[in-house]
Amino acid sequence: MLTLENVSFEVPGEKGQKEIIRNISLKVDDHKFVVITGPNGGGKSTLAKLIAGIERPTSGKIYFNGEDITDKTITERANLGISFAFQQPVRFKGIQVLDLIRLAAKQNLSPADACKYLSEVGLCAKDYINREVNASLSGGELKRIEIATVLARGTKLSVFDEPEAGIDLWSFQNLIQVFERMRKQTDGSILIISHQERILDIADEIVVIADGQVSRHGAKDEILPGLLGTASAMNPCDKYYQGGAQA
Ligand SMILES: Nc1ncnc2c1ncn2[C@@H]1O[C@H](COP(=O)(O)OP(=O)(O)OP(=O)(O)O)[C@@H](O)[C@H]1O
Repeated sequence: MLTLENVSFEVPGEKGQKEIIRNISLKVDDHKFVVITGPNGGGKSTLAKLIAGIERPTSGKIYFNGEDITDKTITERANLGISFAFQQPVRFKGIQVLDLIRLAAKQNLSPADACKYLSEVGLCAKDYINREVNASLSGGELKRIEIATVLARGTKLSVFDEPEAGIDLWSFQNLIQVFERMRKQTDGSILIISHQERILDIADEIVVIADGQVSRHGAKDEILPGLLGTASAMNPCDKYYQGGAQA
């Protein structure tokens, strides 16, 4: 179980400190598929980075299975079973896709076994297994390879930041199926940041983050209907047209 207790995160701003995450308390139970959503700039990616250890909270505590991980490094958290897939995946010049999957799985997988993870994310494995993880890969290909490495790691908590970003419409259905399979097979929990209704629709729980705070958290059936057509889904310019002063 992941527990955040009164977590805040500030960065230096033009007018003093700017609070990006404001006193967030949150529990993610084992075996849960939780989707974090909310308006752009609300603090979702920052929250994911705090969980993965890429950023450290200014105040508050983070616990993983009862252990205080607030001061632990990314590697220490990874060794405890937390994995993170970036919104914009990192490229590794000089490393082949096969090496990356073996590193993630922490075993010398045969190419055939490594290929299974690529096939899971809808890539024709033989075309990619020996490719270098460099700038020659498209954004969508890189994203799918990164998701394949998270599958290969088989961790207790898998955090995905907007996995749908850059994935084409045809592969999106496949991605949903990947997450549905992960949900059935994993012993751990899955935390996904997403704006996609179809990903929200397969969640057990939805957390809405706006203005650095949890504005709503509950079961999918309770939260999702109220999300569609809310202020965050409206045209941000609508406020200028209130009172009939339309341009
Ligand atoms: N290191 C930083 N320095 C200054 N501002 C930052 C920093 N990191 C994030 N921010 C700001 O904090 C806010 C939250 O950013 P974050 O990326 O967490 O939002 P988000 O909810 O993931 O947005 P999106 O849905 O657009 O991906 C934004 O206004 C962003 O510009």
